[in-house]
Amino acid sequence: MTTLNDYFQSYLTATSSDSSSEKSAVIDVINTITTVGKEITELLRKGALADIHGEAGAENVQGEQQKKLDVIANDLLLDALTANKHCAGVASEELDDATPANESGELLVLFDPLDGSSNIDINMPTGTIFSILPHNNKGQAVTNADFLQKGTEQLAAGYLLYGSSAMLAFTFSDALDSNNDGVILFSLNPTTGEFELVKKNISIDADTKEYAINASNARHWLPPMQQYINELLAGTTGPRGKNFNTRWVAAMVGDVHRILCRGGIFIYPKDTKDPSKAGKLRLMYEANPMSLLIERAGGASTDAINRIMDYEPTDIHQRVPVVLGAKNEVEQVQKLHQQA
Ligand SMILES: O=P(O)(O)OC[C@H]1O[C@](O)(COP(=O)(O)O)[C@@H](O)[C@@H]1O
Ligand SMILES: [Mg+2]
Ligand SMILES: [Mg+2]
Repeated sequence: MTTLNDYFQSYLTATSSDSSSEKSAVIDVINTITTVGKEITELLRKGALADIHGEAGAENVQGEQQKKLDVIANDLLLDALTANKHCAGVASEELDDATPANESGELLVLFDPLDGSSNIDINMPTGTIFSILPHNNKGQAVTNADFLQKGTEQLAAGYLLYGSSAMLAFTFSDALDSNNDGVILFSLNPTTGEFELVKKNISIDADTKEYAINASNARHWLPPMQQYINELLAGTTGPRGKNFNTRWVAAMVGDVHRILCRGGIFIYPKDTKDPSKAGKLRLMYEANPMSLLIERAGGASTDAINRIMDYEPTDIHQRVPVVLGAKNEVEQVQKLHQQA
């Protein structure tokens, strides 16, 4: 049995001295996030018996009604991370602007404190998604502009999944992954309170028969996306020549976790419902961190045409269409969009 602490110790031992301080800073930040993840797990276990269900009575910067647990999870992460000496500042899906932390900190942390908010009150899977970037203006108080870095600049990213068990998945950037472990999965042992290693080097098959999309929006999708899904629905009678199955957790963290476990494609496409929104999901708190995990596991992540991690962000709350998972399916979506 390898605990998260054991794993981090061996990771640091395998690390050359030139990058060891950056690596130990990243590890320290992940440890802070996982400590908060355990607190959120406890709250969710109490469920209706804790005061975590229902609306908080406020709207966030995204124009969405906040749930009580959105606010609680956000505050827990904010408090813990701003107290971490390596953290120069945080940006959260729930907060209008970046929050400065420690001026000597070398890292920026971005998070979706509670992903899948509509699942909270019905005891279904939720999660916390995080992304860690370098603070390139070290010594200066952070501004929103410091966070506007491409997904390819991420030093590490991951999520906590609060499902029937609590799990942690993360990956370092290629440059920081001295053990070549790729995407790593841990499970929280409820008896010891420790995360224990389940799997390293998670790999996503290039092909799949399983897709995730909220089909209630079908009439608003662009024609190539409608064509793609219609071809999947036609099964053995259509051009794809095989039957596909649908799964939709309504929490991206759950859908991405399923893809890491058994493959598939996840889509939250561009639609014409609200022309002011390019997509539903947030580039900095959802799309970029999940893209790093998916690509490091051998999958692909695009907006239907372009790679997500190549986006030059213009706003910390920017939204993007997302098509990620099994490489050959993502390519098929790209092909249909390029032909249109
Ligand atoms: O309710 P819909 O439209 O199916 O959207 C579900 C999607 O919205 C999200 O819940 C957005 O996340 P938040 O709960 O953090 O706002 C994704 O996790 C999920 O994939
Ligand atoms: Mg979310
Ligand atoms: Mg959220």
